[in-house]
Amino acid sequence: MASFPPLKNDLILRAARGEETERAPVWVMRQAGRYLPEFLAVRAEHGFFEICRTPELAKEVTLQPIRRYSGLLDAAIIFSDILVVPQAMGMEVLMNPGPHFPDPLVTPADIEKLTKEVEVDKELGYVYEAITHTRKALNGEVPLIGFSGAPWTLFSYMIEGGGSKTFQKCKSWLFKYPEESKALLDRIADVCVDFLVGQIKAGAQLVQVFDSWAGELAPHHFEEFSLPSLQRISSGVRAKLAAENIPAVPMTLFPKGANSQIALCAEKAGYDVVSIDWCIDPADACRAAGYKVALQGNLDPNVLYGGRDAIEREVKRMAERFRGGKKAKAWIANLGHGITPGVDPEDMRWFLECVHKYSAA
Ligand SMILES: Cc1c2[nH]c(c1CCC(=O)O)Cc1[nH]c(c(CCC(=O)O)c1C)Cc1[nH]c(c(CCC(=O)O)c1C)Cc1[nH]c(c(C)c1CCC(=O)O)C2
Repeated sequence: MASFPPLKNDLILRAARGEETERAPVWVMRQAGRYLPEFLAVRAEHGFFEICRTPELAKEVTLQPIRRYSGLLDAAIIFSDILVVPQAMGMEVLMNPGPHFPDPLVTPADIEKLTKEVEVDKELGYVYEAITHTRKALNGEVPLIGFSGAPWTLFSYMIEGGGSKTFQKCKSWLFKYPEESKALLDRIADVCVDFLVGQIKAGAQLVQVFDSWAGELAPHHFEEFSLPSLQRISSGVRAKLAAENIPAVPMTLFPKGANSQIALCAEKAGYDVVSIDWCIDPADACRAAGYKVALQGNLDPNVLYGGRDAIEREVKRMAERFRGGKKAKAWIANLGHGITPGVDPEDMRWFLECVHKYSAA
């Protein structure tokens, strides 16, 4: 493994391990992205996946929010996308402007079209390079987060061929072809395991698994189809790291929308942190998680459109709900989903400042 500059801010790592911290560490999902003029300037010159595949550009856009909000953010997240995994498995993915798969999986016979033995380190080596390069450039300011999509969420994109409102195609698979679906979910999970281990070896100090469509499943379907592949990832990553004598890093699960499943995730999924959206009150999430995991979240991203007073009021409330009463084991402040393109970067700054102010223990 490469050697890196010493870390100057380990707040998020301590919180992720469940330690109480002097204030809540804070970062924002999609913090490197389209609300930043400096990102749009890079995007005007380069394609989306071109940025992902060019370590120098990926490093540049990863560092943009860290530079702009110097001293306010407690983590960087590597610029990439969850859909690099289907690409590595042999599928074509375009971004125009949302994700589009020209040749999605229609029936289980199409699984034949996927690469049989994915050479993950070769296919996704560009992400590892970007991580190593970025971690060096971060110079220890804040830890670097790596990530992957969750198998169920990736499965849905691979079958729907893009975003979906109804999830009709991928859900028909679950009900019509449950065994083939589970086999494919396991296959995606195995690629995710190698990919996350590779990112950790390359320098990622925490990893997050995005199950963006977890909330589309009925509770018993989540338990049957998504949870086993999430467990396969957490146990697989830990086992591979242990086998190579590489220290474990904290793992975060974001089961977006699956708010009735927080207890199950805290107890059985095998992650250190569970990230929650805004549709559950933090106090209820803390109760459900039962002190087993740290929690991350959960401001409604649209609050960032409500002006300074609303942002301050909502952050103050969120901090009270995470830290008062039967509080979280530990709390990492974030939005409940990604920041959206129309947010004024100065309102994002105000959000970060309010977290610093109101989350002090
Ligand atoms: C579902 C999902 C995707 N990608 C991702 C998820 C999981 C999180 C979530 O639920 O939002 C994860 C993701 N995508 C991106 C990151 C980079 C790191 C970060 O700043 O958080 C991360 C962590 C960059 C991106 N990924 C994408 C952009 C915008 C594309 C552009 O620059 O034109 C960025 C900055 C494109 C993308 N990528 C995806 C969609 C649906 C879209 C289009 C809609 C959108 O823009 O949000 C798939």
